Amino acid sequence: MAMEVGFLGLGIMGKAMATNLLRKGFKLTVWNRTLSKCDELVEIGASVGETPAAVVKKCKYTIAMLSDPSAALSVVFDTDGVLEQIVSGKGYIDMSTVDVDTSSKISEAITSRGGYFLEAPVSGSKKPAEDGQLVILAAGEKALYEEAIPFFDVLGKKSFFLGQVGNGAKMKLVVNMIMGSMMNAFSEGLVLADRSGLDSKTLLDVLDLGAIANPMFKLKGPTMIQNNYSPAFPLKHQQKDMRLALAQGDAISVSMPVAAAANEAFKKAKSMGLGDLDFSAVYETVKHLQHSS
Ligand SMILES: NC(=O)C1=CN([C@@H]2O[C@H](COP(=O)(O)OP(=O)(O)OC[C@H]3O[C@@H](n4cnc5c(N)ncnc54)[C@H](OP(=O)(O)O)[C@@H]3O)[C@@H](O)[C@H]2O)C=CC1
Ligand SMILES: O=CC(=O)O
Repeated sequence: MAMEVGFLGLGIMGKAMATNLLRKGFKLTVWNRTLSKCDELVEIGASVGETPAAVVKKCKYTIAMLSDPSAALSVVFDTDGVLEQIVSGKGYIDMSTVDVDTSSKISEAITSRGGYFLEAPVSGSKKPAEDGQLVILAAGEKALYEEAIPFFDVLGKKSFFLGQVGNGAKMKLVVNMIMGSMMNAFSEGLVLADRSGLDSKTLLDVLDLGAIANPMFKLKGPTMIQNNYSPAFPLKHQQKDMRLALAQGDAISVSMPVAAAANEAFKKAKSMGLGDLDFSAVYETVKHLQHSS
């Protein structure tokens, strides 16, 4: 009989990941705060749990993919939350991007009730999630990591076990801090080229042939120059990652002036109402700064 797995959070990432698990034959029980988002998964064979607690009660393993620290904490600690049904032998795998403190609080609560905890944030966006090509940055209970490999094999192209709880969160925030800074440098370059009378498409071709070619510029460049910001990675989540990465640096006195400036640009973009668009919409903020100067 196929193993029953729980899945909490069916946003852009969670929906794609849960769909892949279902298609690969796992029996899935899903929950989402906005319950109607479960319907599409039910159509392809999922069951619905009315609450996170109901999902955990039914499943030996439960995976979560939630927006931010407050969502991750709420789903575990609130009434009808994960913690109410965690008992010895159950595993909880949180794949959301959060900070070390959040992950540690969840880990302590789960393990104090005899459960197993693994943090497993991912690198890769909507398309890699749909294609099962994520990079998984796991840390926590090694035994649970090994038991979770069949899930990770479906969801990702590579998984890393990074040791104690917190190391997955830290690695993910380092990666996304670099990504957010790169997106800002890229946006400034696109504006500089345009204002200098250069063709944006030619700039993309030049970049793609040189030493700083990368999949992100290649994927996002063409849509950015068409002002298309259909969300793959929502800007509000990228700003959350910059904020959490800066706090990670703050705690150990690592100075990051480039990341701090990038964070300001993402904050500005949020204040312009762009938070639900793709993070590449920070380009609009860079353009706007030129207009207002
Ligand atoms: N999109 C991407 O490219 C990537 C995202 N990530 C990370 O993955 C996580 C999910 O991202 P993504 O799927 O894009 O985000 P979405 O905004 O599309 O989905 C967020 C999910 O969190 C749920 N949620 C939000 N607040 C709460 C709450 N208080 N209680 C319960 N559930 C809540 C939402 O429920 P509801 O439907 O009810 O709003 C939804 O299911 C984030 O941590 C993000 O940083 C990591 C790699 C790539
Ligand atoms: O967290 C976002 C990503 O693209 O990875």
